[in-house]
Amino acid sequence: MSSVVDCLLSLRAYVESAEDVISASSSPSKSGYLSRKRWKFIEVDKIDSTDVSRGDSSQSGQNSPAIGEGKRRNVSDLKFQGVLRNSVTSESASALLHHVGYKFHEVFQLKQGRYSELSASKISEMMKSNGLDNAPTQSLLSVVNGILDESIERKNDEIPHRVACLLRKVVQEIERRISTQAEHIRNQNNLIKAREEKYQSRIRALETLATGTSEESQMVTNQLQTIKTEKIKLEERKKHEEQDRFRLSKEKENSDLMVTELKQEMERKSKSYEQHSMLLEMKARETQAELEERIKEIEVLLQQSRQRAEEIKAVAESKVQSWNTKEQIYKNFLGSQLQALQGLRVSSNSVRNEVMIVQRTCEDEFKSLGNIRVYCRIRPFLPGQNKKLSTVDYISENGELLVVNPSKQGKDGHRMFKFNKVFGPAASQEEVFLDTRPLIRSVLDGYDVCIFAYGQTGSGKTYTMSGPDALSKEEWGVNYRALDDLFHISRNRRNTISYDIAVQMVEIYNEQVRDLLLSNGMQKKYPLCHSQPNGLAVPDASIHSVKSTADVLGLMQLGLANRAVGATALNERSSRSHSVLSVHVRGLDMETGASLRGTLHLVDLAGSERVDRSEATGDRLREAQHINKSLSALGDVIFALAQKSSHVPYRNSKLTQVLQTSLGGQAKTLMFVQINPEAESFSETVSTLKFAERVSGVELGAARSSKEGKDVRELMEQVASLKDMIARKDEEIGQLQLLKDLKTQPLRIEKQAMNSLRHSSSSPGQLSLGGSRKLVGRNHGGLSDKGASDCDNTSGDSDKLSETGSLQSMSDFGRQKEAFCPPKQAGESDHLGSGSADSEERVSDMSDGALSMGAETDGSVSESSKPMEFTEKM
Ligand SMILES: Nc1ncnc2c1ncn2[C@@H]1O[C@H](COP(=O)(O)OP(=O)(O)OP(=O)(O)O)[C@@H](O)[C@H]1O
Repeated sequence: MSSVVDCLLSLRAYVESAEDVISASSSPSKSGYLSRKRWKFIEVDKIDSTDVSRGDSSQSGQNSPAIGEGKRRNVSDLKFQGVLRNSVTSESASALLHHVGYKFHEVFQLKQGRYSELSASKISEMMKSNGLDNAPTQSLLSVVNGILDESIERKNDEIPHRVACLLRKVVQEIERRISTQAEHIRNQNNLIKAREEKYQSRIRALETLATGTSEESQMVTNQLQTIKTEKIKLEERKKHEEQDRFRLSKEKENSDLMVTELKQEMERKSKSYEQHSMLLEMKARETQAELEERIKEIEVLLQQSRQRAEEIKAVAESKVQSWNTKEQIYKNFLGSQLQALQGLRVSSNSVRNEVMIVQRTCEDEFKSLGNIRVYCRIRPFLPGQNKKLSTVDYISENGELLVVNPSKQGKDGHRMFKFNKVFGPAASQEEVFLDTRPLIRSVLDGYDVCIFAYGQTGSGKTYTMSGPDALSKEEWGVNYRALDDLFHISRNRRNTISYDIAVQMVEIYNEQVRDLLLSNGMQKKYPLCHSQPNGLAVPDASIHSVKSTADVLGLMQLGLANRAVGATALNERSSRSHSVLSVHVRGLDMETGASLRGTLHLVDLAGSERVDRSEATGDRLREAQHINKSLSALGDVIFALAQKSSHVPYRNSKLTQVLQTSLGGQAKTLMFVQINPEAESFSETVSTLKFAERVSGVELGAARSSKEGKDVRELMEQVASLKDMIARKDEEIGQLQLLKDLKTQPLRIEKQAMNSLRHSSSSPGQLSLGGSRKLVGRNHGGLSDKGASDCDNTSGDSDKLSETGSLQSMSDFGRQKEAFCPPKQAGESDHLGSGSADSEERVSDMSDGALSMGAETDGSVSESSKPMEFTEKM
């Protein structure tokens, strides 16, 4: 029996190990666990067998049988539970359980009784109808265990045959299942191996891939680092934002608090406002009621007022009527008063105009008093001249000029002069013109202006008046610039005044006047023994209307060409003749219709050199005598004008006759005194400056002029006393003529007169001219224009006439001349002084540059060519 039990136990162990293998194959990870279980199972089996053997021995008295039996049962429970547990966890056991039929279960699961007590029929029932096939393995094992337990319990009792058959059958089924499971496990194992290889290859591929991607992973790491940094930043920002949010939430809380407070405040206020407005409404209602009452009262009052207004209106209308009547009366009165006022205004305006006219006249007269200006200009040294020996020592801004005699040392060698202006050698043409321009412009306002250049030959007269080159605007002299300026101003004034400008150009050579603007080159001569109407100095000379500076330049070229023709024929005649450019301006004021007329004479005088120094003879001497005569006559006229002399001796030269209208009381005169700085010309320079000083001395109003005025008065007194004397002498002559002693007595009387004149003159050189000249003329028996001029001097009427310059006066003058003077001798010229021995003598009497009121004449050229006595020696 024990062998059967052992056999059954080993079978059970086999079955359980098979179960474990099945479970392990289905779940490899549990193999360890299963092997442990198997080991336990085996241990239990060992114990069981030990216990069994002990049980056997206990029978021999070591252990009680009860204890041994209980223990075995527990062990078999344990073994059964372990098998059951394993079979439950295994996949195959689950599958078997799934197909278990309840019928078999009921059959095999004995609730009571033993297997050995099962009937044969029951066992056969259990064995047929595929009960074993469908029974779960657990149930089969339970059957096996049950049978084994029973057999153990019963020990030496034999297992019935039928149970053994059942047991065999069960074991067969278990074997079959185990083989099926083993097959299945092998398949699974192969599959698992194939999968393992596949996974191994995948692991290797992944390892290769992992090695290759290390660089990329570095980059990714870097990026990760960057992202981390950014993340940190973002976290910080988030933190800040959190803080901000927190702060804002705090602020919001505060604001909410404030809003709440404000709302509360507003509610309080609105409540108080409502109360206040209710009060006001109540008051308003009360006031309205009061006002309504008052309105009613006022309406009543208004009604009453209207009634009163009606009454007042009626009264006022009656009053207005009476006021209108009065207003009309006042208006009439006012109108008459306004008319009277208008009349007063008109008369006041006329009085004012008269006052203004008188004022203007006074101003003009005042201006005309100081109208002679003298500008001195010093010529620079010419190339090749010795610049060290200059006679000009000092020039001041206010017109002072200090000249020095290079051959005399000390104080005596110096002489100071004063003029309106002194231009040094460096002065430009423009500067000279700018100081002259105001005077020139006054021609357009109806003034007569005369500008002449005086000085010895080569001192720069032509340079100042015309300039060295007409084509160079820079070097234009006064005449071109003057005309240019006149055109400029006339253009500017063209809307108010219409100007006509015309020019004449004549030359005076040897006391003959020639027209320089005749285009046919004819050298026409003009007599001047008639008046100059319309301001024309030489009415017969051609007059050319000019519209522009270009016209003037063309005419001047013609004039210079004509003059050059004369110069070629007459040897440097240009220096020996006076050239006179006359600009006639007529203006018409387009608004008032008033007209004006002005004349500008631009005179380039001949050189005033001394005849004795030049040692001239023949024609040159004659030229010099004429020049000196005309210059002397110019000085006489200027001086007479300055003295307001009753007689102005215009007729003493052609030059003064030509300039007569421009040298009159209304004219403005400017003299350029040209100085040559050379040491050799010192005496001429001094003579020239003295002449200029005398001329400039006639200015009134200047500091110097009071002194000069005194001189003039003295001279006037002398002239008056001489006139008286002459008158007395004339009476004596008349008486003597009656006594028929005509040839000897007058000479004696004349000499007496001259002697007395010399003695009576306080200043040498300030001599009378009238009487003596007349006597000389008569003495020589020749009738000349000079004689006629002298005749003028004896007649107050003719003086006036000569100054007015009218045609009528000139014809009267002619009649008077015929009446007072003997008729002309045959062959005598109409031209003043031309060819006259008297004139020549008188010319020779004149010193260069000397301003003479007359001259002693003794007929000697050599004597008379000496400087005048008033030319003080230096
Ligand atoms: N301010 C000056 N600057 C430069 N050169 C001058 C100046 N003044 C005169 N001259 C020159 O001196 C020379 C003589 O001048 P200009 O002919 O003008 O003298 P003038 O007094 O007119 O002589 P004349 O009496 O013989 O006609 C000329 O060559 C002239 O160019």
